This record gives sequence, structure tokens and C-alpha cells, in this order.
Amino acid sequence: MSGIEARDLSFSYGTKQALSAVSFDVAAGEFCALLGPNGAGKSTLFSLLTRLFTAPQGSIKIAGADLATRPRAALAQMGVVFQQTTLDLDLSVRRNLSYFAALQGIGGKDAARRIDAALDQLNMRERADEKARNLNGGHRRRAEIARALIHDPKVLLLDEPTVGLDVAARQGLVAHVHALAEAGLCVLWATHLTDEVRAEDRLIMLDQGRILKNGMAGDIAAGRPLTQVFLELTGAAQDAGVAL
Ligand SMILES: Nc1ncnc2c1ncn2[C@@H]1O[C@H](COP(=O)(O)OP(=O)(O)OP(=O)(O)O)[C@@H](O)[C@H]1O
Repeated sequence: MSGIEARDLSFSYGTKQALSAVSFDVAAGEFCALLGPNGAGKSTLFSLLTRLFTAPQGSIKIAGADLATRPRAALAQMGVVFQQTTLDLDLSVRRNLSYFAALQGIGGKDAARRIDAALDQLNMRERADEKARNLNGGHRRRAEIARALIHDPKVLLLDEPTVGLDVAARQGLVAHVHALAEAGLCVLWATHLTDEVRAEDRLIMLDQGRILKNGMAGDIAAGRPLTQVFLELTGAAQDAGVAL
């Protein structure tokens, strides 16, 4: 399998159980929304998938490579966009990308070709020579996604990448990343916003460290507004004192 295979993942912070027996697959060419309210366990799951934390039990395969026993091979197939921006704001977009390429052992003409290709995929080539500081939030995010694609990964992980963006920039980013999945990439997109999920996406609904639903978003919504289904299933509306 060329995407993500996660089996029986659990994780605790001391006595606080953040994930319980989480298993799922995301295939190549799939856009999978990982939807969960605050505290659901999305960031913890990302930390396990990116090997920031070691899973005490269960297993993770990235493009067929086991993260525990073949970490280099697994991480080489992974592009990651973290919740907090990690661009150097004083450098141009191109320079940010070329530093990342150098870290991956990619240089010279090969790096230049890959950087142009990645920027084209995000429609960012025209901005290549602008300082990251001068870009708006949406363009900074697109530059970060381009950077995550330079080494040509098979899997792209994004942890709530639209936080702080206005509606137009959010929609633009969602559309760009869907296009990447349509081109064959396996995408895992963590969010707590139901309007970022399309009916044809895979949807994994996470709450209190457990998977509540895993299937096609349209099937899970079953003709009802996804927001309402999500609020009912997670009990979030009740917690917030909102009548549905
Ligand atoms: N360092 C930590 N120490 C103790 N508990 C933690 C720690 N980090 C997270 N938790 C708890 O683990 C659970 C899962 O948190 P996590 O950050 O993974 O959720 P999340 O879905 O990413 O939430 P958000 O959308 O708010 O970022 C929560 O109950 C959280 O309070």
C-alpha cells in the first residue's frame, strides 16, 4: 500500500489517555480529513505519524515502510506541514525551499527543477523571489506545502493548516490540496472545521482519542449537514450549551 496504514495506536500523557486503539488506512490518491473537536487527539496522532513521539503500541506504515523498523524509508516518503508556520520570514520563498532541499541532500539543478515544480503545483512560482514576511497567510501556507513536496513524498500530512486564514484563503488552500490528492498523493488533513470536508473525501471522525466514524464523508453525512452530524456524534454542541 502506498499511503498510510495505522494499526492499534494508543498514547497517554501520564494518566491522560489521548489515543485509544486507533486504526485506519489512507490510500494513494485519497484526501482524508481527520476531523475532531479540540482535544480529540489529532495533534497526538500527528506526533506519532511523524515520529515526534514513539507509539508504545501498534504500528504505522508509510508507503509500505514500517516507521519503527525502517524510519528513514518511511520518513523519506512523508511531507509534513505543521500547525505553526516554520518559514524563515526574512528569506525569500525560493531560499526557504532551497534550504529545505539542501537538508534533504538535494542540490544544484535538481533542486532548482524540483523547487520550480513544487511552486507550480501550488501556483506560487510568481512569488518565488518575495520575502516570506511580505506574503499573506494563505500564500505562506502554500509556500510551506510546496516545501513539503520537494523530495517528492507519497504521503502529505497537514495539521490544521488553515488556522488563522480568512475564508477565501482557506477555500483556496483546500482546493489546492485536493488537486494534489487527485494527482495521486495520499493526504491526511487534520481540521476541526466541517466546511473543509467534501462529500467524496475519506472522513475519519476522532473524539476523545477514539475513531467515531471512518468512511466517505457523503455516506457519513447521509444527506444531512455534516456540521450537525459532527456536533451530534461528538456531543460538542451539548458541551457548549447549543441546542441543535
Ligand atoms: N503535553 C500534554 N500533557 C498532558 N495532556 C496532554 C498533552 N498534550 C495533549 N494533552 C491532552 O491529550 C488530549 C489530546 O490532545 P491533542 O492536542 O492531541 O488534541 P487535538 O485534537 O490536536 O486538539 P486541538 O484541536 O485543540 O489542537 C487532550 O485531552 C489534551 O488535553
